[in-house]
Amino acid sequence: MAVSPRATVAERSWESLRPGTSDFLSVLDAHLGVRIPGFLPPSECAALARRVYAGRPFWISDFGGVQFTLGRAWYTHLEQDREDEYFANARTSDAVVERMLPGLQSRLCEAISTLVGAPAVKREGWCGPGVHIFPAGEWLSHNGGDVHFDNEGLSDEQCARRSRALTLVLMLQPPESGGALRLWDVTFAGTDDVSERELQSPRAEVDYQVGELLVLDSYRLHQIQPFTGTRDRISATAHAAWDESGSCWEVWF
Ligand SMILES: O=C(O)CCC(=O)C(=O)O
Ligand SMILES: [Fe+2]
Repeated sequence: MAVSPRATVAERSWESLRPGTSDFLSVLDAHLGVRIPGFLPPSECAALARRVYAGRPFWISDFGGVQFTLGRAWYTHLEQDREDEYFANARTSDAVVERMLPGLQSRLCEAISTLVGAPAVKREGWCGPGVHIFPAGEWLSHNGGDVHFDNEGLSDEQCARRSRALTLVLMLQPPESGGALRLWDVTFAGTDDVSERELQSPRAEVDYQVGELLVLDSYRLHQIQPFTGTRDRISATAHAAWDESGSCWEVWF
């Protein structure tokens, strides 16, 4: 299959993305995503992963134990009709993440702010950035994740206007083998349904290294690939969207 020139993933060092030194969003628009290897050193990721396990009593189980989070993720609550629980526990969610992983939420907000060159704040009343745990040897490791867009936290109006929205994934503990994120040269066009033809579109896979930060346009079609080995896949995630009325970026999980 011919691969379109756009079906590539950019790679940048964090140092090259300091405020004012690059037009990050233009780079993102010319690629399927932007990889930032070495955003965190492996030793720090290992320490964070240990803290994630120490926080196991606080993990939220989703889809019958297929996946877990530290902090509450909006899309899992939405898909399980647990929206009330999400908002009722937003403060607790942030307190748990802050207690187990001090400073991580702020760090991700600051990363977003650096990349977009504008203020980035936690969305009022929502749960701030958190962590996904995809267990080794369980359903998702065999089957991979859903093919999806990250538009769940965007209003219909934001979607219709294609208001800017980003997803950040920070890989704290990659699995032993596999578990890449597949990115397609397909973006949200008003429906969550994905056609066979779209699935045949050019794509690329990001085989995360430990400590790597990946940024993708939230409207981009993506899917976690199956993985093998005994190591759980642990990644921190932040969603962010431009809030026109507040002239800032809002961040949530
Ligand atoms: O962990 C990843 O690579 C991406 C996860 C994802 O697609 C999501 O949380 O929406
Ligand atoms: Fe996603």
